[in-house]
Amino acid sequence: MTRVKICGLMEEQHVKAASSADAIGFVFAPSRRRVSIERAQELSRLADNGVQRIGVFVNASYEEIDKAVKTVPLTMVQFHGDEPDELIRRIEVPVIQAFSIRTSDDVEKLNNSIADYVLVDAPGTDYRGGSGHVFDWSLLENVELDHSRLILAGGLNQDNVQAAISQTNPFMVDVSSGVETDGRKDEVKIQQFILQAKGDSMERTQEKTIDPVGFFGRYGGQFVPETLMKAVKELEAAYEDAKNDDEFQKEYHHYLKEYVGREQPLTFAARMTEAWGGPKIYLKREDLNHTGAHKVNNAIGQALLAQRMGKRKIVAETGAGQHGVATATICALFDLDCVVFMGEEDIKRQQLNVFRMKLLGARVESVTKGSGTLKDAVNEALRYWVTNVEDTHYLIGSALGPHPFPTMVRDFQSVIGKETKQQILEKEGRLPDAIVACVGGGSNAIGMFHPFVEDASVRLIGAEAAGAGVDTDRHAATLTKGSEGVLHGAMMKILQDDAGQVQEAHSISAGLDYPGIGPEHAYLADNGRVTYEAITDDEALASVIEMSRLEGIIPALESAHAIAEAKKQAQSMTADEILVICVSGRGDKDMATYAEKLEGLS
Ligand SMILES: O=C(O)c1ccccc1NCC(=O)[C@H](O)[C@H](O)COP(=O)(O)O
Repeated sequence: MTRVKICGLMEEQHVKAASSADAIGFVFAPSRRRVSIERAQELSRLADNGVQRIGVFVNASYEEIDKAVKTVPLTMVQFHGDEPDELIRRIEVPVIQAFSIRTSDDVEKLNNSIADYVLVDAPGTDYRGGSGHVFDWSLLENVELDHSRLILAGGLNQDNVQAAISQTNPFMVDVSSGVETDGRKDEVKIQQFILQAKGDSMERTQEKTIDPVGFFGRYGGQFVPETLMKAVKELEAAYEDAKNDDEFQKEYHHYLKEYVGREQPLTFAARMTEAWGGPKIYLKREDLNHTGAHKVNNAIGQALLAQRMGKRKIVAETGAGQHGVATATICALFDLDCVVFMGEEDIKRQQLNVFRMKLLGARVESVTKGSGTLKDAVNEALRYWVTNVEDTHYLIGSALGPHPFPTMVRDFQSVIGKETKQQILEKEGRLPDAIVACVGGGSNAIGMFHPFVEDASVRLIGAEAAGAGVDTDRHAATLTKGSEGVLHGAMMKILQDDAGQVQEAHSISAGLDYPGIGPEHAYLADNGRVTYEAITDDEALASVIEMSRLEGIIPALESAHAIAEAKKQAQSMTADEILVICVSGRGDKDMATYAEKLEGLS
């Protein structure tokens, strides 16, 4: 069925009237329909997730376009000016290039467009589009262009749209003037137009290449350049297939048991329980996994999937080095080529893990760009993937990135929460009252929380990194201080400045030092199912000492954030309550930091 775009929206009631359109357009170019980025953002919030948000530009700068893409956010952009191919290539979302059609020579030009879609329109009058004039559709009769890339515009209205569709068979029709009365959008005309275009159906058209997928509320999606779209789609299909395949699941669980050493205990922390004087404390011991953290649960799953897709080369990013070590380990086990990108700053902080990766046969690439931390490592890993996409799988380490990564990583990490649920029922005969896990990108936390999300009696608390304090500029408290934006292929909450530039994050813990948060966490924060609190570097360090001395378990710096938050939660809980802490990893990798920061410890 032909899709419908309603363009030039400026008012709330018109966005709502267009609710069954496939796409809505905001004009950022000189026009009587021009809106600001902020206004488009407000209006966009009223539309369903399935509706494409398209920004219309005429010769705007990359910075302006990028800001609109990230802020509104836009799922596509439409160019009506003389935008060069280099600009089209730089845009992270699909691009529509508009052409004015007067003669058959103009139609010829469509074939040279490198844009994802071409829009054919009558020449503009006052502005570069939206003139309300019809061009001669018969000029399109012999168009060579694949019609799945063709968008028809120019003087369409409820009376001529069916004829236009029959004659030109476009992928989408686009209207602006034809759904206006006296220069203002008209709700009745919008709805009549959609009905006519879709043959009396008010259904939105479901089609994979254009409908955003993998959204958690407003967050997630696939904001990737066209060069990666094929790989992302291939991965989506492969994961869909694998997750329902008993053989795949059997193999995955075989390695979790025989190689990682699962299941991991849910240890009753008797001395911490006594010292804190509140609820019974249980520790989920991801620190006991082979390689020292939860990361390996996901690395095994994705490495098996990569092999299923026939890919024998793996690229990964790492912050604290735990994901890099887990990936290098699994690549050694399965004889896969492995390259790991790691920020230069993190390389300094995590020397031991760097050596471990090398010993395991991985190539560690130092990333000197930006702050030399996790964000920059993800950037470089993504770049590497773009150029090696045919034979390489990007084994992302957290519940981040374009769909299906956040869902897939969550599923592979859900073993944490599933075991915990079973274990607490066996030990206590009931569910816990609260669960605390640390969040950077958020994979251990989402793996722990996911099986409990429907259990309303269980409070779920994420501990993010407050670094030097959330009121300083040195923190990684994305949910406390961040705002909506696109990073690393997904819409999420990120730390950014007023111009939409991603800010540097800071945490003493390399694994939490990330300016974004997985999309599912952003969603769970918005709907209030999970509460997120920020823990400072100093609070985390104090928890390292406390847990080491009370339980004989030296936690990773990341996990120490969860412990510090759990202690705060415990203050208002009673002895008949149960609190579970996810100890996501062990502290061996952090020994150099502990030795430096806790010098003089007595
Ligand atoms: O709508 C505008 O004012 C505008 C200004 C500058 C560039 C493009 C513009 N609009 C694009 C569109 O609304 C549509 O893509 C198309 O041109 C709609 O045309 P029409 O239905 O003839 O108004």
